[in-house]
Amino acid sequence: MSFNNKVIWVTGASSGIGKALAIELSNQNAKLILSSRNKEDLEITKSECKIPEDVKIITLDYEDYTNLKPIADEALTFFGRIDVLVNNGGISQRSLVKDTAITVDKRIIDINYLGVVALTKAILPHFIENNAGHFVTTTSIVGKIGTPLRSSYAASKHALHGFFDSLRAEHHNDNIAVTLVCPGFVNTNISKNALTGDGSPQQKMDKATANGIQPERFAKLMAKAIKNKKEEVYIAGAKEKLGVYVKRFVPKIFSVMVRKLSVT
Ligand SMILES: NC(=O)c1ccc[n+]([C@@H]2O[C@H](COP(=O)([O-])OP(=O)(O)OC[C@H]3O[C@@H](n4cnc5c(N)ncnc54)[C@H](O)[C@@H]3O)[C@@H](O)[C@H]2O)c1
Repeated sequence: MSFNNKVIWVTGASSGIGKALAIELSNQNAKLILSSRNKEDLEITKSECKIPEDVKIITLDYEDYTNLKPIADEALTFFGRIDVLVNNGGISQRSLVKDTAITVDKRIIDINYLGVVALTKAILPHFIENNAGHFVTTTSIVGKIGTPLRSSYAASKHALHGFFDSLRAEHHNDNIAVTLVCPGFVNTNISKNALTGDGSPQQKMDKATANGIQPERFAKLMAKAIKNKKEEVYIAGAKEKLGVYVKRFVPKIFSVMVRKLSVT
C-alpha cells in the first residue's frame, strides 16, 4: 500500500507521536485530517506538513465520547472519504492503585478506551460501505504487560487489544484491516501529561521517557507498519520487547522481573 492520496485521520496530532506521524505521512503524500483538543497546536502541526492545503483540522475530546459521531460525519465531508483512522491520542498514568481516585481510573478508561471505541464505531459504517478501511490504534507495551504505577492505563490499553482483535475477526470479509501499534518508551510529553492519583498531571519528564526513541524515528517505523498492514507491532527498546515475550512464554519469571521495577 502506498500513502499517495490516501486520506488518513490522525488523532493526538498536536504533539509527540501523532505530530511526528502526521508530518511523516504528509511527506509520503497522504491527505490528512488532524485532531486533538487544541486547535492552535494542530495548526502548528499542519504548518509543518509538506502540503498544508492537503491537511484539514477538526478538534475532538475523546473524554466526550458520546458526542464523537457528528465530528466523524464532518470529518468525512472534508475529502469525501477516509481510508485510514489512526486512533493515537491518549493519556498515561503515574500512580499506585492504592493512591488512585476511582474518578481518575474512570477518566483514563473514558479517554483511552471508550473514546477510541466511539470514534471507531462512528467510522466503521463508512468502511463497511466502501468495502475497505484500516483502523490503526496506538496502544502500548503495557497493553501486553502490566507494570507498576500504570494500573488503569495498562487496563485501558489491554482493553483496546481485546476490542480490536474482535473487530478484526468480525470485519475481515469487509476488507477492513486493524493494526495495533505498541510503543515502548518514546521521547514525548506523555509522562508530563500523565495523571497522578488525584487527577493532576505529573508535570515531570521521566528518565526512561527522555531516553526513549525519538518521535520522528518512531513515526517512520509506525508508517512502515501501517503500510504493511501489520496486525500488531512492538516499536520499543530490547528490554521492553523482552518483557512482552517473557510474559507470554514464562509468565512466572515475568512476575518476578516486574516486581523489581521502581514504584516511585
Ligand atoms: N511516549 C511514550 O513513551 C508512549 C508509550 C506507550 C504508548 N504511548 C501512546 O502513544 C500515544 C501518543 O502519546 P505521545 O507519547 O505522543 O504523548 P503526548 O502527550 O505528546 O501526546 C498525546 C496526544 O493525545 C492527545 N490527547 C490527550 N487527551 C486527549 C483527549 N481527551 N482527547 C483527544 N486527544 C487527547 C493530546 O492532545 C496529544 O496530542 C498515546 O496513546 C500514548 O498512550 C506513548
